Amino acid sequence: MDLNGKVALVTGSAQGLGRAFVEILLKNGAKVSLLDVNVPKGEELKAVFDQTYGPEQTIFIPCDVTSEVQLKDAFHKTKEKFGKLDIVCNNAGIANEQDWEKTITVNLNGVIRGTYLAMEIMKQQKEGGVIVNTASVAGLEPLTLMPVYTATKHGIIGFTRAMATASTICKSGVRLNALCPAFVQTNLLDSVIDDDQLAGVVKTMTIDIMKRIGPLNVSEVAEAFLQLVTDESKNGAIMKIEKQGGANYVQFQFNTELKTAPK
Ligand SMILES: NC(=O)C1=CN([C@@H]2O[C@H](COP(=O)(O)OP(=O)(O)OC[C@H]3O[C@@H](n4cnc5c(N)ncnc54)[C@H](O)[C@@H]3O)[C@@H](O)[C@H]2O)C=CC1
Ligand SMILES: CCCCC/C=C\C=C\C(=O)C/C=C\C/C=C\CCCC(=O)O
Repeated sequence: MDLNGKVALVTGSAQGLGRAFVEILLKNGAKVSLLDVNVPKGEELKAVFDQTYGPEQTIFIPCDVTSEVQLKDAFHKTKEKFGKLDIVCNNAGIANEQDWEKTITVNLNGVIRGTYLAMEIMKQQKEGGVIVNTASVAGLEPLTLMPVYTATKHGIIGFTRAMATASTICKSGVRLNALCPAFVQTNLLDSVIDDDQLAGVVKTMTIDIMKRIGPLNVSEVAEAFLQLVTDESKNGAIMKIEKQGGANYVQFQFNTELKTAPK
């Protein structure tokens, strides 16, 4: 898929991975709608991108993904502004085991609602679209320190795979994938390390693992994200990104048999 002239929307895009995804899309010629709950950071970033790419290439929309009204409104504003919607990355996420219900609402409900809104718009377009949901290696194996975060990321992978299969069967023209990075150097990672409420042997062991593996840079994950967006042959694929092994598609032991449309 050539990204020149394509229209993308990225949630949680004011910093970290979301910001890196926006930048790689802009570099490849796409127009991007930036959604984030952090309004000062989002506006600041929009101003930075205006300098490099021009003010018409981006729009910043203040949006909390846990609000049905705000998310719906942001999707429709994006379509209104740019005329279509080709790429959606449901990326906003938090790691807060104390406020675990909020973690579920942001990480899982936000991704599910964003996927449904994207599907609704994209399936009406002749050229379809692509949805990339940000999961984590914690969606493939437990991150013992953060069981609720782990649950949300497992949920994203199951949801994305089921939706991808349904999309093939219904010939909606929409591809769905999930991205599973290991530890990445962002504020989210630092906030967990600095969280005094999380302490003890499990945290110490997790920090040791992280130091041994070494955290990824956001640019390494953005390159993998770009591969997933542009490769039109991989509907339903789940991509794992590790510091040592790079980006690889996950092979699942059990594959659903419902893959193709009935004859
Ligand atoms: N940093 C890491 O080690 C890894 C992160 N991830 C995932 O990557 C995604 C991005 O995380 P990072 O860039 O690391 O974190 P980050 O904290 O640097 O950035 C997250 C962004 O999401 C925004 N956000 C938070 N709640 C929101 C809400 N309710 N509505 C809209 N925006 C909201 C924040 O304001 C922030 O701009 C998350 O889904 C995270 O779970 C996945 C694997 C590893
Ligand atoms: C306290 C140091 C680590 C803090 C981690 C914070 C955020 C991590 C977010 C992720 O999405 C991490 C992704 C992958 C790690 C997954 C599994 C590693 C296995 C560790 C274990 O055995 O518990």
